Amino acid sequence: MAKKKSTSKKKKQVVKVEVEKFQGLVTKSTGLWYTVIDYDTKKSYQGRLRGKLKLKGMKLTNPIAVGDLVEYSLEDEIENTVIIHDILPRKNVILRQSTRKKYHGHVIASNIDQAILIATLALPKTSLGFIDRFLVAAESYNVPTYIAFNKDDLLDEDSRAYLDELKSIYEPLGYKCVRISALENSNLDEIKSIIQDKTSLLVGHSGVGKSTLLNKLASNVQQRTDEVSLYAEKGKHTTTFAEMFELKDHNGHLIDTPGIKELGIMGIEENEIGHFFPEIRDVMHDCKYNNCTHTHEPHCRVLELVNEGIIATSRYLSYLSMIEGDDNRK
Ligand SMILES: Nc1nc2c(ncn2[C@@H]2O[C@H](COP(=O)(O)OP(=O)(O)OP(=O)(O)O)[C@@H](O)[C@H]2O)c(=O)[nH]1
Ligand SMILES: [Zn+2]
Repeated sequence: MAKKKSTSKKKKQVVKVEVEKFQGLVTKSTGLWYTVIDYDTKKSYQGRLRGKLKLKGMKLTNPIAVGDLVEYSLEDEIENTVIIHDILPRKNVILRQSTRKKYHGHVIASNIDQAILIATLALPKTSLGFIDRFLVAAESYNVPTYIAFNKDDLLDEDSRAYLDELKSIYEPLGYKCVRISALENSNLDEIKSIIQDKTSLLVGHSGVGKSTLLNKLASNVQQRTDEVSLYAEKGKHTTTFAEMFELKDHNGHLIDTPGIKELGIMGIEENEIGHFFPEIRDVMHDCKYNNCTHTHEPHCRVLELVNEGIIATSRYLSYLSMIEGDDNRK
């Protein structure tokens, strides 16, 4: 388990000769403090990071994220505090660009089995650009994603017909869509079956109904609603705390995230973006040029399929907006 790397620490810790290390799961992160649940005993601790973790690659605003498996040692057994020494290798991460620091990434969560993207056509309306950006981030780590269109109770017939159209775009690409009303408890059975035995990430804009849905799915986390809505009213998007909840009724975990306003894509090169659009990935080898950007080149299979209406225009526009490197606001 623990690697031999305690020699450098001996200089600082003269008294403690040997530090016993344990493994745990990070279920909450405030940026300074982390809730760590021990892997074996399931005991909960408040952890902080000793020194700086050196992470390869891009700069991150949060070195440790919800979902991380960490190696820790006990600091104060009475106060239940621990020191986090290291992160175990991550299976995946969902990253977005930091809104505070340019060129920094922010890890929304790590080690997830799937994501449930909550969108809505009611207020605050989710743009297709936002949906597509999230799907690209998830594709880049092979994270299966479901799209839950919430607030169905507020929609008129035209909007529902439009949702059927969206479903016909996204489902063939592998993104199952479900229409729900978290408030009225409608159609939640499908979501309940999806989250069974899995660690699922709940994401979406602020106000789409993530907390409302969480409370319906997890009877054991009722108290969270007030906390979250009070927080949201005070001022949204100022901080980014995600939290993982154990779903006692469904034997899984849900990670709730505060609303994401914009989703800047991080860590994906411009010429890789097409690989994370399944409909582009599937046909790009039929383009005449193997470095085709699918924007203007002759004999581009992607452009042909866009013109034939087989690749959805909205998806192609999202692709263009992403390779141009602008943000997701129109
Ligand atoms: N009509 C209707 N309202 C809903 C539905 N789901 C949520 N709402 C309402 O939408 C508002 C925002 O819901 P929240 O659950 O706080 O949204 P959130 O996504 O958690 O927002 P943040 O915590 O800020 O990220 C609340 O007033 C909810 O009652 C729904 O299915 N139908
Ligand atoms: Zn092409």
